[in-house]
Amino acid sequence: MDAKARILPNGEAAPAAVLDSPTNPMVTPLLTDLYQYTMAYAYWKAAKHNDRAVFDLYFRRNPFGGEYTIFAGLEECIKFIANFKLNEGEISFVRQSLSGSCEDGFFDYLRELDCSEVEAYAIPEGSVVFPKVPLMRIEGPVAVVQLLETPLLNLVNFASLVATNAARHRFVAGKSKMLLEFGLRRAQGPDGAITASKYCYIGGFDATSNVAAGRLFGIPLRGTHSHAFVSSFMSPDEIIEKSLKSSDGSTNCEDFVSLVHTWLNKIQAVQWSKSSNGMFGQTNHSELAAFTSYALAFPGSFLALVDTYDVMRSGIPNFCAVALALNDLGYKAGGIRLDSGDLAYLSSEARKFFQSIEKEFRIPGFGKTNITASNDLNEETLDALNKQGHEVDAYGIGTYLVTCYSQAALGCVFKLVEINSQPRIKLSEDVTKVSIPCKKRCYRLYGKEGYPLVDILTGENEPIPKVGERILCRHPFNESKRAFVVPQKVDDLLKCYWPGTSGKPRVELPSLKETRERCIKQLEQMRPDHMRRLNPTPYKVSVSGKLYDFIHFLWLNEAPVGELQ
Ligand SMILES: Nc1ncnc2c1ncn2[C@@H]1O[C@H](COP(=O)(O)OP(=O)(O)OP(=O)(O)O)[C@@H](O)[C@H]1O
Ligand SMILES: O=P(O)(O)OC[C@H]1O[C@H](OP(=O)(O)OP(=O)(O)O)[C@H](O)[C@@H]1O
Ligand SMILES: O=C(O)c1cccnc1
Ligand SMILES: [Mg+2]
Repeated sequence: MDAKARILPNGEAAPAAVLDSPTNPMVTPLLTDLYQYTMAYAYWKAAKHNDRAVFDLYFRRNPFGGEYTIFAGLEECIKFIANFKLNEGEISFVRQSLSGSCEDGFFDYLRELDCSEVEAYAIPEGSVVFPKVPLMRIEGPVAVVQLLETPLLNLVNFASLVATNAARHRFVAGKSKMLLEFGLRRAQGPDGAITASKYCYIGGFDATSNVAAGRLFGIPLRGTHSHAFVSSFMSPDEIIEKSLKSSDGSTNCEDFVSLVHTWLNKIQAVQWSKSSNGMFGQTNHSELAAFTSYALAFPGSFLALVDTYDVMRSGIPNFCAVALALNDLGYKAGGIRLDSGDLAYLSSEARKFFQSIEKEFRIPGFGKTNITASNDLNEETLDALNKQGHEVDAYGIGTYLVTCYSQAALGCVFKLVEINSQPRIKLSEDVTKVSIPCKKRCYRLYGKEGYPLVDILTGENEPIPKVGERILCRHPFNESKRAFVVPQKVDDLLKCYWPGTSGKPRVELPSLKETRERCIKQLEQMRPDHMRRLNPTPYKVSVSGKLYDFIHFLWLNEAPVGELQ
């Protein structure tokens, strides 16, 4: 998307930012919680606003009962950071929204504020990630980093949740199936829909029906037609323009409607002679008119929704009549869509029908005609279809996918882990909610078989784990859980995407396609028992011995000692 020119406090357009703005123009410095601005003022009033803070963005539990998550939303976060600047209107709204006693100097400070002193480190977007490991580490003046908390969480939470949901659907569907995202009409508003389209693609979907997402992100667009199109036709007489040129342009069929009828008669004659139950009688002629019209409009990609009247008695023979007529003119039909009924049974019956047509009329490949299924599909229905056996080639999935029906939110948090080089910890009665202090480094260690074995967090200045060298990996909170690992490969997970004034090189944002490829490749590399749907094995996330000792030292230091009476 083109960068939207932002207006600076002096009324001038901001200089061309290094990166485009976030996709959604609502993503501005005001897209944050009020308390971020009240804290920013209080930091400023206490002359603490430039204290150097380090925050970790992470989640505590994998979604959907699984043991993995896909990290997504990073590109939008970095674009937000790169373009972070309040304009005069935004400053005056913040002024109105804070109590009247705020000093003018604070608003002068806001006027100058940007992310030039912020550093952002992150795991590459599209990576497989695990609880407690920082997906992003944001360093910088505490007041500005605090203002970033809510928008960064907003940009990562749903993006990662829906990318994970898409990856899970892909896992059940299998590699060879085409997955189409059809969720726009049922998504949570325009941003929910566009966001879902983008991140379902990263999570392994092949295409979307969402035209705006196709334009914004270059995601392949696919679609069929609806029941309304089929039922809008009353009779073949409605078709005025009946001629169709052959695919190579060499001949012209003057009456394609008659050609379709001829084929329907042939199909009916053959099927009638074979069927003992009289199943292949008359098909619905208004449906045939709809299919014929659609084929005249799109002869090269004719698709038919076959369940408006009766799939086996009408939709399939009508489709075949049109497809065979198209075949005469050198066109290959795109396939059918089933949108109701028993999808396992109907897809298998449709396949048999296509195969019998291939045999009967000697049309090579007709038996392989594409079958798309839709209608309230989700992980469970895909799994059920696999168990029953089916002949579906492509799935169109909407509601359950884009609304993340089985889990509403991922629950990423943004916690202070260090200020002015002093490590900080957040305690909780619930040990899973205790934060891991310190500016950390994060590594993924791979085992002999090439699978990732464990992620390990260490202090910033600890030596980097080395290939072939034994390292102790400890559970951060459970003393007895520990293991030695001799890594065969070590990945340093956090990369510098926004260097601030550090002088470090900035890692370029990859294209959407590259991010999708990373996601697919990383999922394939996982050990299968972490990926299975039922009782998957948890992936281990650990800390170094040194970090373990420090966490527990700080914990004891910060936790008040109670008195029993
Ligand atoms: N073979 C199958 N095994 C398991 N679930 C299936 C199978 N076939 C279809 N389903 C699912 O069963 C549900 C059927 O939906 P529903 O009860 O609304 O009927 P329908 O087929 O849509 O009927 P209608 O013609 O009224 O629209 C959908 O969620 C669909 O994905
Ligand atoms: O079922 P989903 O996974 O959400 O996928 C998208 C659905 O949207 C369309 O239905 P439509 O809006 O025409 O409504 P209906 O099929 O429920 O009648 C389409 O035919 C799919 O059934
Ligand atoms: O193109 C389709 O078939 C489609 C698109 C959106 C929703 N349902 C179906
Ligand atoms: Mg439906």
